[in-house]
Amino acid sequence: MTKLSVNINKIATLRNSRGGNYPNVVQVAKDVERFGGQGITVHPRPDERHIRYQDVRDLAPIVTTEFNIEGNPNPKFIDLVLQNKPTQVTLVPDAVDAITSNAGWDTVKHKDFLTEIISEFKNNGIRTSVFVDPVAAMIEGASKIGADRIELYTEAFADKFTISPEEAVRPYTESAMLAHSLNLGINAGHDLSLKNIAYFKEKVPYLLEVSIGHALIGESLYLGLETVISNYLKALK
Ligand SMILES: CC(=O)[C@@H](O)[C@H](O)COP(=O)(O)O
Ligand SMILES: NCC(=O)COP(=O)(O)O
Repeated sequence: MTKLSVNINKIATLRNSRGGNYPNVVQVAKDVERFGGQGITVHPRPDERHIRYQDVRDLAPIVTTEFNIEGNPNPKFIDLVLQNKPTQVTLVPDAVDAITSNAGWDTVKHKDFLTEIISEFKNNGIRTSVFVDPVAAMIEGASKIGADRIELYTEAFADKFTISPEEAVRPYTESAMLAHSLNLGINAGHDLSLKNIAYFKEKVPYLLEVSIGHALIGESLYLGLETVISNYLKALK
């Protein structure tokens, strides 16, 4: 079964735009789970442009499905994760000023750094996932650093999907096969949407989790959050 983890960063974006506490991030997380969402994902960035560190502390005790915290493992992020012990931490090599996540890890170049961090999270009972491009060497590197899972960075798939679905998905199908052979769990995310999710799910085997936020929240402006979550769940069956 492929779990749907809803990224609620953009709920926090809307909340922050007026300086108050509406929409309420905690209430939306509870509603996402009530609507059938199988996980909550947040990506607290150093500038706290959307999800704040306090949001993580508020969410940790109330998420009843799977709680996934994504981010670049600077010391403050590491402490936040260790203090709140989510189900999963996903390591993402974001530059501080990146408008959004825009690259997977070089798991070969950063082997020693990532190995140490992953070991610390695993020793604290936190499942570890590493954000990578669908490149064999990076997936092999993820296995060598001891990650439990990889998260396939799917922007390139989404970009090419409308032009050639077959070409767009091929690297991801191949990457999933390789990851599975290396006993790595397979997650995926970034720019997945109701337009492309069913095809991705059909063509990418062993897919354990997709984390979706930007498109899902945008689609919810038209269809409503409950309907959109239901549509994703149907596509992931
Ligand atoms: C890693 C990734 O692609 C997403 O987890 C990320 O959370 C998107 O971040 P923004 O919501 O800031 O675009
Ligand atoms: N890890 C991907 C994620 O959490 C959401 O990415 P997006 O759907 O906001 O592009």
